[in-house]
Parts: sequence; structure tokens; C-alpha cells
Amino acid sequence: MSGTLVLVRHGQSEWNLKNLFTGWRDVDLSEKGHEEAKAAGRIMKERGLRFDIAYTSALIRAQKTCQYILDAVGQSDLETIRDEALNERDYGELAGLNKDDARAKWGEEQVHVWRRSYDVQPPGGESLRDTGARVWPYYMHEIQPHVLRGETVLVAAHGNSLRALIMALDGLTKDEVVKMELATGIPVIYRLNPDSTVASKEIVD
Ligand SMILES: O=C(O)[C@H](O)COP(=O)(O)O
Repeated sequence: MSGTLVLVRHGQSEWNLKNLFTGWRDVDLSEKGHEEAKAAGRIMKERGLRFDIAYTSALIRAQKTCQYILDAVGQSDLETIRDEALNERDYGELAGLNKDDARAKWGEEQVHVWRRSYDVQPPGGESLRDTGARVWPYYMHEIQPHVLRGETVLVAAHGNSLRALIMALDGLTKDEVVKMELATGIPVIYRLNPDSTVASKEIVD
């Protein structure tokens, strides 16, 4: 039996809107972000998806996105596990800075490396590898067992915690992950084989 894993990056946040590095800062969804999260829920309802369990981070923008989706599919009270293992990459000293100001200060190339490379840490923060080192074991021990039992699992989290997870699921190289972007509020639906390999992947936009 094949299980289903639905990954969703939270809707646009107030700081996405203002173009600020966010990381572990606990900012709310923007008006557009609320709409994106509701739209993600509508897509799942249209698809007839019903979840067995939901996972989200310790941050409000992901938690609200998760709840909007559960409300939309008529499962407002579904068991939802919140864990900081799924939090956004810790952006360290960059948190709160404007991304264009950072480019002006450190250069386009350096900022791109901090944002998209696999193993370069932003000052005082986590590389994607560091983020993966907490996301992947959490996925393996807590989330994947549900999927392998044939369940349908929702994970509402963040751009880089999900990039780290998708890198592992898709078997991307360090070079390939640099190019991978994840839009806000767009569900990615995986079906897994019983041996935990990916049977199919669909980005629903
Ligand atoms: O934490 C942030 O600033 C964003 O949510 C993701 O940032 P990024 O686009 O630089 O990966």
C-alpha cells in the first residue's frame, strides 16, 4: 500500500512581503498569505484529500497555514504535531535584515550562496545541511512511519526546512538543490512506495 505525503510551505508572511530575512523570527501571515493558505486548502478539498495526521513547525505562519488547510478539508480538529525540528533555517545575524540591503552590503553572489547553497552557513545561522540534519531524522522517525502505513500526512512548514526534505526525497545533489525554489502556499504531493522510495510527485500550482 502506498501512502501520501503533502508538503506545503506557509503562505506569504509579513516579512516575506517586506523582503526581510525571517528564519526563526515568529512573524504572522500577510493578508495575501492568509489567502494563499486558504487556496491551498481548497485545492486539497477539491482533490478529496483526507489526512490522518498533520505536522507543522513551532512558528505561527506555518501553524496557521496548517489550520487553514485542515479547516478547508473539514478536519479542523485533526491531531496536529508541532515541532521546532520543522522550523525555517535559522538565519542567524541576517534575521530582520532587508534582503536587498544585504546584497548591497555583501554582494549578490554572497547573499545567494547564503540563501541557496547546501553547506555555507549565513553568519551565526544554519546552512541547508544544518537544517537537514534536524529535519531529516525527524522525518524518518516521526513522519515517514505514518506514510509507510498507508496514511495521508500533511506537513506545513517552511521554504528551507522543506527544501532540505525535498532534497533527500528527490535525491538531489548539492548543485541541484541550489536551483530549487519552493513557492508559498503551493502543495507538493508525494506518493511513497512501501520501501519508502518516491512513487510519484506532483506540484499543484
Ligand atoms: O526565512 C526567510 O527569510 C524566508 O522564509 C526564506 O528565505 P529564503 O528565500 O532566503 O530562503
